[in-house]
Amino acid sequence: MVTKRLVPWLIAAEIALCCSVETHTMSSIHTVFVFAVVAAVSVPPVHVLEFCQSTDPDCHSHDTFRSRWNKSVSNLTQNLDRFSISCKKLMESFPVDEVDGDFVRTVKNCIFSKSIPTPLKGPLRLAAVSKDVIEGILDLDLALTQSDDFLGFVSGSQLLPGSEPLTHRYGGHQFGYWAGQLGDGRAHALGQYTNRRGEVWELQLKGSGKTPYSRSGDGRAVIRSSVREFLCSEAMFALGVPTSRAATLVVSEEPVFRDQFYNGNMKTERGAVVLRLAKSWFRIGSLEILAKSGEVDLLRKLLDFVIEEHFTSINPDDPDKYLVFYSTVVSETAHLIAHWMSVGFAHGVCNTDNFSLLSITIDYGPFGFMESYNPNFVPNTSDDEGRYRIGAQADVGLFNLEKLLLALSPVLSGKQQKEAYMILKGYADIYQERIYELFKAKLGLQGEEEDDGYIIALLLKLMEDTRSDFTMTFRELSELSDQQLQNQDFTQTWALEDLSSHELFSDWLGLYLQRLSRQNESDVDRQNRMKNVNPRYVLRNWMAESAIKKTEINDFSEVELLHRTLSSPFVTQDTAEKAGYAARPPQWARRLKVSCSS
Ligand SMILES: Nc1ncnc2c1ncn2[C@@H]1O[C@H](COP(=O)(O)OP(=O)(O)OP(=O)(O)O)[C@@H](O)[C@H]1O
Repeated sequence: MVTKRLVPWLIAAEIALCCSVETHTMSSIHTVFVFAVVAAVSVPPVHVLEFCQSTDPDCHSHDTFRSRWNKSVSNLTQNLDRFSISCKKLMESFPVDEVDGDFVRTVKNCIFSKSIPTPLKGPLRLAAVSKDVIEGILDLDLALTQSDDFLGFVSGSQLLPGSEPLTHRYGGHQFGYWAGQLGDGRAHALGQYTNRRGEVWELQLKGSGKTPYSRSGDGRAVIRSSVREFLCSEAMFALGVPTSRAATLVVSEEPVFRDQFYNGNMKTERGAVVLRLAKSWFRIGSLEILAKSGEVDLLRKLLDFVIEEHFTSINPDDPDKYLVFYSTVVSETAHLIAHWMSVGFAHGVCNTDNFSLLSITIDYGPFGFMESYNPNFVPNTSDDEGRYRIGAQADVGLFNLEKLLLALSPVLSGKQQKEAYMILKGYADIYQERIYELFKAKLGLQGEEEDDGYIIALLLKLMEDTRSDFTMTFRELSELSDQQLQNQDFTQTWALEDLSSHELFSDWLGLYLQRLSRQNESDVDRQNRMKNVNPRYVLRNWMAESAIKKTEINDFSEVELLHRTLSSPFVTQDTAEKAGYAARPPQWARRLKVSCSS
């Protein structure tokens, strides 16, 4: 039997390794070695949601449902001429830098600069499309994506009538230091779209050419990073993690040079462009640059806009509205990072310019899903010091929120600043509470028992010692019945096979099974609940790499398979099994490296 004397040791070890807390304000995060998934049930097509609410009596009739379904599908826009997006609201709300040309410059007193995408060299190919985004968010008929007009639109070579693209000026703290003006150096906002549900989405191209913010960059994105951004945005959505979305991926023949070598020679890569969407692309860095430059009126204007458009429960006349806004961002950011941890997602570059004010995941660069459980997992080979290692993400969130507080300071009174600081101090508790909930759900633990934290902590300790796979350990625990677990027959479950090699495994299993036996539910119910929060498939680097290799020779089949698989990550799929997506990663996967270069 595992002695409880181990508890302080385990907790201390996990504090040190997984969630080491570097600052005073975080000293209360301790049992946080918790990783888990939000109960993201894969979302059915929007038409079903809209037309078959459970309260709708008509939907009990098959014919009525079918006719409504057909009508809803035919309501999708079939002609791009009727698809209307516009940057008008953004342009009317803020001063816009109208200086002609994309020469690199320091911009002052503006939130946006006008800039036109530079078409990529053709032939252009539509490598991937998210049906969910095209139909469910943009109300477009999927058939439309086959047209040349559509390809022109999503690649940036053809602007829709009236479209006046914008690029956003922002700054940011990168790897702990203020980096000054950054901005959209390779992204263009094409416009906002209000869909039939009344949601406003901002469409942005990434990789669409130079802008006033390109600094020394070429304004391009390579196939490699674009495939990863497309796949991961959609995969995170399906996992239930707040994220920007990706509509399309277009690949070109335009040569793009990065620091990538193949057989000792510099490899020429090809440019690609992703059409991505978010309700807003404003970041912590959007406010920071205004505060740093003393542009307080504009800071207030941007804050008021963000609050009015995206934080609608905040009363715009409330004298404490900025404080309430800050409090919301603090708790939503804590929740977001807890979500990341629960699926083993390491963002890779948690700079303040990559932290959204809406607390959604943005900028899919050198991210990684942790395979062997390791709190020191660093997905980005350019991050020598492991600043953004997975176990430090909660700390980094705190650092970034501290920078947000500093950016808000010019519009807060002295009393409000003190209150904001108290709110920031509460971040650790919010994070801890959320992550504890998520990990309890991952283990199927209902109610509250004294040992729950210990059961989670000990499991993670065993996983760390045996380097067992994070995703599959939880998934396999979900898929086996109590009896199968009891028998410890792990020949078909490779992660549990690894885990069970630990000398304390049987003790842990005993505790866990006893805990489950006190729950008043069937084994099947427990398994189903767990399967809904523990994905069978995540975007492992080797899977992305394999799809990238094929995409580079214009074979898009694997991107399509991965996209389909990851759209239902909680459901076992034959094709995915055949592709080995839930199997032990291949040997060559160990050599894979992902850097900032993209
Ligand atoms: N190839 C490039 N050309 C021009 N600017 C670039 C290029 N790559 C990155 N940048 C700029 O460098 C900064 C940091 O890059 P980072 O990789 O974090 O952002 P990104 O991936 O380009 O954009 P986003 O955060 O919008 O996804 C940003 O201002 C970005 O626009």
